[in-house]
Amino acid sequence: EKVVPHKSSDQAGKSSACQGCPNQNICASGAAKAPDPAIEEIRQKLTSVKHKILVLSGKGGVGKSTFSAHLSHALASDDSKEVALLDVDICGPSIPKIMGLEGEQVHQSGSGWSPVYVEDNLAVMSIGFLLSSPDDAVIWRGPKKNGMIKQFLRDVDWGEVDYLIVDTPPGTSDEHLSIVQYLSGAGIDGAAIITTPQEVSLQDVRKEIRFCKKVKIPVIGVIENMSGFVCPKCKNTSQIFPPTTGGAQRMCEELNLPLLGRVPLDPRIGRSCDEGRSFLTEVPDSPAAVAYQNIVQTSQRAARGQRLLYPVLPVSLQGWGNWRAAFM
Ligand SMILES: Nc1ncnc2c1ncn2[C@@H]1O[C@H](COP(=O)(O)OP(=O)(O)OP(=O)(O)O)[C@@H](O)[C@H]1O
Ligand code: SF4
Repeated sequence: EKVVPHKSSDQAGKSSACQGCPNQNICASGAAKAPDPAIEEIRQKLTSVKHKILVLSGKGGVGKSTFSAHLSHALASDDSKEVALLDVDICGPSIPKIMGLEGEQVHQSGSGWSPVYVEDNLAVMSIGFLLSSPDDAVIWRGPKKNGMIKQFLRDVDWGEVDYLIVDTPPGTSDEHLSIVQYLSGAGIDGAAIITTPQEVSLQDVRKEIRFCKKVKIPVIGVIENMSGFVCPKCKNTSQIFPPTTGGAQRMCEELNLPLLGRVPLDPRIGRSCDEGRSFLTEVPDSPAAVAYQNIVQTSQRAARGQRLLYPVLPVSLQGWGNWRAAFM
């Protein structure tokens, strides 16, 4: 495994903090600083991918995979766009089920792996395709997970793609650092961050935003999921997580980030996902489906430089600029 010197180059392997460390000679020689050749290989491989967008969340279970899947479906509803969805949630890959691809397997293609296609213009790759059963547990340490992420980024033959959506595990783990490191040559357009209205989720989102700042990934906006419940009978909205209503909005105002939209709770979303069907085509008129579509359409309008008709929040030009750049 690669040695990462924790001292400046002229001190590495020589300072008193290094005493007893078996890597001292490697660090002092500077060999540890040589960049991983995979970064350049990935850059070359992904020159055919126009936009790379990470979907992040501070907490698990807030709807990140559901959003990634529906963002992909919504983008692919435009036949002229090629969309790729990469699931790097190595320990809990839920994308195969949500996309109706359970039991599918990847095949070797000329120079790597070919993804699994949901539609002609929507390709998916997940570690779930490499497991013999969906119930198999992946219990891997960091280096093995990193190796798999490297392979996913370097070896999948996506072809010409407009959007690569990367569904990540919750929090800021080894996987995130690997993605950021390996995509440092290819570039990441930005990150969309999913939260629920609850304070516990918002707290973790703040950490996620700090992580993005630290590793210099533009935050393209925040999506508040499970934001109220629209009664299918009376159509009234009730807040499930009071008294934190408006928490995501306040946080976005404070941090000057776009709140891209709010998706209400709808039990039919869970059902559609469990059955591997797109909720957007199953119940297109529901408030949740409309909210998903608005998030995508708003960003596409912004990308085309048109006036935003339904911005959820007034934010700085820089904030919308990040979202716009990710979708142009
Ligand atoms: N707006 C919503 N209304 C109703 N159910 C939802 C909504 N969004 C997500 N869900 C359901 O919540 C559960 C968790 O969603 P999902 O798997 O997308 O979360 P996640 O953030 O990706 O979790 P993890 O990262 O831990 O895998 C799923 O059962 C999903 O169907
Ligand atoms: S020699 Fe060991 S302790 Fe010193 S910088 Fe390198 S890894 Fe760290």
